[in-house]
Amino acid sequence: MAIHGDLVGTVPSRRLSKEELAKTHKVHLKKQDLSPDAPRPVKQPVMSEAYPASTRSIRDVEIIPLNRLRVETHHRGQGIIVKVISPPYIGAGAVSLVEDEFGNADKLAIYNQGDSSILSGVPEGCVVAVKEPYYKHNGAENDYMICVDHPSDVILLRFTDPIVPESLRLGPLLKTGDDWKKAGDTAFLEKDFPTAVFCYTESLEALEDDNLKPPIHTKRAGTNLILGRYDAAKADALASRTGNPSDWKAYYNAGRAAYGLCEYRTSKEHLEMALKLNASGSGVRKEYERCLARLREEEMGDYDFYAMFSLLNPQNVHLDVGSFLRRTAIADSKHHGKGLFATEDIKVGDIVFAEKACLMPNQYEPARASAALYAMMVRQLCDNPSLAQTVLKLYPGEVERTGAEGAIVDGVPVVDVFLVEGIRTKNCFSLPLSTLEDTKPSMREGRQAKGLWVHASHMNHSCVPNTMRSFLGDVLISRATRNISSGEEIFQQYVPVKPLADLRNQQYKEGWGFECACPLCDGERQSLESILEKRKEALVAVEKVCNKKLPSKGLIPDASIRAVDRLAKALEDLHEPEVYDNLPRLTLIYPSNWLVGAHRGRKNWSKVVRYGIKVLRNFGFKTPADESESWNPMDIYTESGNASLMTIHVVAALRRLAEAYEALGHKDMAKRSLEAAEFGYMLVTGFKNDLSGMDA
Ligand SMILES: C[S@@+](CC[C@H](N)C(=O)[O-])C[C@H]1O[C@@H](n2cnc3c(N)ncnc32)[C@H](O)[C@@H]1O
Repeated sequence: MAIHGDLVGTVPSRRLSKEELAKTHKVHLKKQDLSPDAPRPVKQPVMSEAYPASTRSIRDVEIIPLNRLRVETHHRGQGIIVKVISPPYIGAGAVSLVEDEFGNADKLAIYNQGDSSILSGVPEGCVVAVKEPYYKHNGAENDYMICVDHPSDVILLRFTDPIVPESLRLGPLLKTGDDWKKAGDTAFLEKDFPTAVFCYTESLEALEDDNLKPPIHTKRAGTNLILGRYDAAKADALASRTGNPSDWKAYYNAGRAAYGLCEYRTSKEHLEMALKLNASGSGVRKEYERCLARLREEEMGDYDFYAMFSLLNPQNVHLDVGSFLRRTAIADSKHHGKGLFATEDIKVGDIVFAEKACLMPNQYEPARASAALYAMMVRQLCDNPSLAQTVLKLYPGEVERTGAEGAIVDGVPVVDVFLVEGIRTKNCFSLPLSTLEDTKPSMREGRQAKGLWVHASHMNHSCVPNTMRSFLGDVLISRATRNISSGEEIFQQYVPVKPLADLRNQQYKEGWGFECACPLCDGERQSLESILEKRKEALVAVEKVCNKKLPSKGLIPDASIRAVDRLAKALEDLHEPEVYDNLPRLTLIYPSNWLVGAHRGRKNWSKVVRYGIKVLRNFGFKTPADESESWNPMDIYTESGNASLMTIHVVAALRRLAEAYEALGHKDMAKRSLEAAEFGYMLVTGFKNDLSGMDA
């Protein structure tokens, strides 16, 4: 039911009573009880109109009663404090009944709380504050609900907090620090870790003797480590020190927490302290060695890719490696905002950087990958303020910032879910389990996860980039596709490049809000409109004749080959030499590839050489004008200027050339072509691999 416009901004004349609310809530709870194992829907990151997260403390807003809430209104500068009076009904969010100090009742829907938060379950009896709440008409008559999208807009209040009105302050249910500690231990044993953290926190608050606190900090550190709340775990671990040799445990925990945050240098320092106090600790030494290995990878980038590949399986996609980033740095780009720049000369084929994912759920079902990444981002940013600081600085597209994102208010980082979603859409990458497997024809198509790499997120797009990215599990490998000079901007291709400039720019505009000004797009804009139109028509005609398929085993009739050849020539003539001299001719790749396949089928090897070379040329590589000239295919990587485009099709063409040269008796050329194909395959897959993988 659409809401009547007159109601917007008004206090409803009638709202459901506490009894009415309880009656329907009971029905929902009963349904939930009947199917307790039903999968909990993940809230899709498709949200209503964006609004900013509250950046105020609950202590700085006017607390209003529930019966002053206005319909479809963000109550800026106001807040509510309520007690939860029912168990939650868990759907896309957690819906509970709440009551204020005056006995007004309402429904409260809390979305986007991670499983690590006690508020994902909203325990009955707890008191919560909602800052700047939104009051939504729920569809049915007199039915309203307080909706909380931003996780930091709702705060779990301690029972003893002076801000809690007297009548809501039933507790504390437990009185002494020891009682709370025991409750924490029970929750821990029941694996209810968020509740354990809550109880240990209450215990620390209730204990008056500071000497009793270190063991509680140790317990909370351990629980936070399990929850992946590394910032809190680190702080707790350090707070658990007593000045005794037993502090090795505190340093050990702090080291593990820093490791979890990929702060290997800090981790090493803590682990060194732990070793000093407990030199015989084999567990500590093992952690220390692990940490040293990460630091070595960060410094040298010398990965054992084969070992990494062998460790990969659908259950293990997160590899334990450090990120090698020191050859690149973030700086202002003339293309857009920030970009990534080389800090030293980088040779073609070398690793530009290798980065372990900051956030990447193990979810390869395309329909679920985006929602899983969104949920993980929200949870981890709430749980780790230091991560929120880094991630929330990334480019979010059109979403507006308040400037207070990630700031700690009321003890939690401000996390704006609309900003998170903007950052996700503009910065995440889709990835297969490994690019190597993905290039195999037998590979099941479409299994792609989504993840976020903070360093890589600073790369701007070019249709003719100087790097290529590949994946091994959650590790992104970026290799140079041409020699890169120190200070040069590093580009990558956001998506496979469409042959027609206007179509691909439409895609960039819609997806990322920009028009590409790479040498190819800029060059292509110099072509006359009439020629561009004709090229488009010619491409359609070529595709029609080739029947959108490359020739497979059977022989292609002569007439078809002649027709494609004729159309390809016509298409070639539609590329002005003065514009395309050093540029790819992407519309020609398809027919030239097709002709390679067609002539290969007929074992017409000299034609395979001719069209194979054309494929390379059409990708923008420098090739001999006359195919009988002697040349070194490896030179394509170093002599081709700044507008070539590296893809798996280049590798395939080089393999065909090798085969054809071999058949023609040009052994040396065959060897060089193969070398160039192997080199290209390394660029594509991220590490040296046997070309036969392309046939598997
Ligand atoms: C992942 S971010 C890249 C880093 C970004 N420049 C920044 O300041 O953080 C993606 C955004 O960068 C911009 N961008 C990327 N490549 C571009 C290009 N070639 N020209 C103009 N803007 C570009 C677009 O706004 C795009 O949505």
